Amino acid sequence: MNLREKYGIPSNAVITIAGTVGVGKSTMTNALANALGFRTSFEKVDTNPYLDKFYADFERWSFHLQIYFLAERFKDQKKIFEYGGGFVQDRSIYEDTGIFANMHYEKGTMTKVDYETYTSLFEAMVMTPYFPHPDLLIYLEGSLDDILGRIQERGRPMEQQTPISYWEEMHERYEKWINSFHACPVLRLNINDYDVLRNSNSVEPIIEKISHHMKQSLLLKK
Ligand SMILES: Nc1ncnc2c1ncn2[C@@H]1O[C@H](COP(=O)(O)OP(=O)(O)O)[C@@H](O)[C@H]1O
Ligand SMILES: Nc1ncnc2c1ncn2[C@H]1C[C@H](O)[C@@H](COP(=O)(O)O)O1
Repeated sequence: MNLREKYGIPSNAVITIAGTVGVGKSTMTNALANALGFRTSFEKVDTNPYLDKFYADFERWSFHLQIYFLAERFKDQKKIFEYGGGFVQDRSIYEDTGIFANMHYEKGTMTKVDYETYTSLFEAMVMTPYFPHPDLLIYLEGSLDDILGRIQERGRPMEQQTPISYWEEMHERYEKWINSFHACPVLRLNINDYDVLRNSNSVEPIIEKISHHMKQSLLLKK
């Protein structure tokens, strides 16, 4: 019996991993998908045609990048739907608007008209009864220092050249955002409480929590 069966997690479940840049979403996505026998859906950073340009000039490229991400995530969503679930997804579609677009608009690096065009497109596509929300959003949280250390360790030049104040602002916004997020059930995990990179035994307790959380959410729905 595999861990998914042991903990009664439905084979068609969709779990999305949220959290700030560098917190460990991709690592967690791989670990959970392996343990559950699920497919993965990753953000493609290397093939993103706007990301480098965006980090070099936020004002010029923020709208283009948001539209690109929205299209990519929507295609991923369609793929998940077509497979009938059984996925772990690296970053939720909700963070694009709730964190990134909103932050760039409020900091003045996305114009009001671009922000309004983007959010109306997002709402028409995502915030409708036709859009399947994930069964669970796992929110990864940790201290700013630990996260900055991970960004350094990973070593993407565009992120390393970005001022620390950008990551600090994002870290604060994430905390506020998750406290008012209600689009689907949330499980919060602190990065100091597990180490799926070096200790494979730390995956099972997370799966136990996922199972418990999903069962509770189903009971609340009834
Ligand atoms: N549990 C962990 N302990 C230590 N380092 C980790 C852990 N999880 C991830 N990392 C490291 O942190 C960096 C960012 O992780 P990643 O999964 O790419 O984050 P994200 O997808 O959230 O941007 C990588 O270098 C990764 O190896
Ligand atoms: N919606 C977004 N707007 C701006 N930048 C974004 C968005 N989504 C992801 N990003 C950036 C942040 C990172 O540099 C890379 C990948 O994110 P990660 O959290 O490392 O998976 O893309």
